[in-house]
Amino acid sequence: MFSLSNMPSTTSVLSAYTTFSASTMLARTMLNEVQNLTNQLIPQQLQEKVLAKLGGLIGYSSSQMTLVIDEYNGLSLNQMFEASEAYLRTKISPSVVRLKLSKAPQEQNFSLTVNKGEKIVDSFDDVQVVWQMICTETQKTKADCDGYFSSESVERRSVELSFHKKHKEKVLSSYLPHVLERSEAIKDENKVVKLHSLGNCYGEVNLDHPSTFDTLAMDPTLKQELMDDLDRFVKRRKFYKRVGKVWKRGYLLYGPPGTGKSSLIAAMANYLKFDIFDLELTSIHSNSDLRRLLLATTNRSILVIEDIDCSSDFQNRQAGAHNQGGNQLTLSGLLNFIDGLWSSCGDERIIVFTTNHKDRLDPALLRPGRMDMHIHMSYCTPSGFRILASNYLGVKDHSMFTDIEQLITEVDVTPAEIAEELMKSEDVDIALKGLVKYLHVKKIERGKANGGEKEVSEQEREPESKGRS
Ligand SMILES: Nc1ncnc2c1ncn2[C@@H]1O[C@H](COP(=O)(O)OP(=O)(O)OP(=O)(O)O)[C@@H](O)[C@H]1O
Ligand SMILES: [Mg+2]
Repeated sequence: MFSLSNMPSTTSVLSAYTTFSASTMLARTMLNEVQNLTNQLIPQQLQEKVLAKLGGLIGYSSSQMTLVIDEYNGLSLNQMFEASEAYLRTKISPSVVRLKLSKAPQEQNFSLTVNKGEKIVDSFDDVQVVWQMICTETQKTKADCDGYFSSESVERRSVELSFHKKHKEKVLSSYLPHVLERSEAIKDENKVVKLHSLGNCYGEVNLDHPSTFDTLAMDPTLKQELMDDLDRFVKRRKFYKRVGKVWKRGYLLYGPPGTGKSSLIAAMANYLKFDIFDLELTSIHSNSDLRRLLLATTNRSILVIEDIDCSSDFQNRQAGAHNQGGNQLTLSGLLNFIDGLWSSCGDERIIVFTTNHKDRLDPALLRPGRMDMHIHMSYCTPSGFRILASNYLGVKDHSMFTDIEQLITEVDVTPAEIAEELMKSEDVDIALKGLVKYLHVKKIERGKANGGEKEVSEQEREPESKGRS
């Protein structure tokens, strides 16, 4: 059994002695005494030798070993230190009495870390380990420009991991990789998804968009298909490497305004904990602009290009191209460019295009293999309405639902319109009555429009996607 005695020692050899079993209590007390004395009288290196020798004399030879994980490895951050710190945050037990609390301005929650000197016991399979946070202050002398010397104290942080020597292999090959893996997952769980705009004014804000797959009204089968696709994508690092494909996935979202295309992007980002980079095409004037902006994007992110059909800009630019030395941008140029850049430095990238008019898109974008999934976001369905009613009003069923669902199948109404009606009152009856009224008005208007439309020939009518999701 490990004991959490609070010996003041900070050296690895000494901390090994803290993990005695109950039968070695006496030996520990003796060593404590010796340690106190040596602390006062003897330099540190000598202390370790004396204590090791004494440990051997009284029948205890150190069976423990300690790994020291410093915060910095030279000038670079030690990944294992960061990982250990994150991992230990989840292992804080009631026996830990001092915690460090902090909060970054952009974060919503406090962050608690183990304070220096605190120990944490953890077990993995049959191995028990003890972690300890170590913090030492050293004085560093520096000279200012006038040649005066001053000293400043520098804090060095590290964590020490102690365990029985016989578990060394297991700790190195299984436990520490487990710590790394867990810390990555923890980082993801706590990650604040960011929205970056890539355009004239480059900026970053927290994506406070509450949209998730749960709150999104869309065809349940399509929703599940998309979630499975995303899951498969993030799990397939090795697969993409093996077949030599760039690890990226493209989605084209199309449908009328207010059907949830932007909400779906937010839901995807919240689901994967990927940042969003919103590329404003109108602000890109050359390949070099594009290159500069794309280089600012990071891995594990979603690059979004909204309203791609409105980039008639592309065509205009091609037609009236004042020659910029072949530097002008076209859609297929943009796509090839993104592919090229990502194949050299991109991992886990998602690209999403949105449009209200799929039929107006450049064929380069619709070519098979270009976008992996075409997702139709369309008018609200009865099942979509139920999701919205549950979100906005907290009701799963109501006597008015039958009427509403019937009306929804008769008129084209977007989830955005329904959401707006449902938000008008917190009183469920009033909100639903309002919605019924709204749908009736829409139905009458549609009837009138259809009557008048008889004179309009088929060719003249604008093609519109009427599919429902
Ligand atoms: N499918 C949906 N599920 C839940 N809420 C939705 C859905 N569609 C729209 N909404 C609501 O309507 C608002 C506007 O929707 P959103 O911006 O996602 O539509 P859009 O398809 O991107 O429209 P546009 O084509 O104009 O960009 C959202 O903030 C959300 O509140
Ligand atoms: Mg949108």
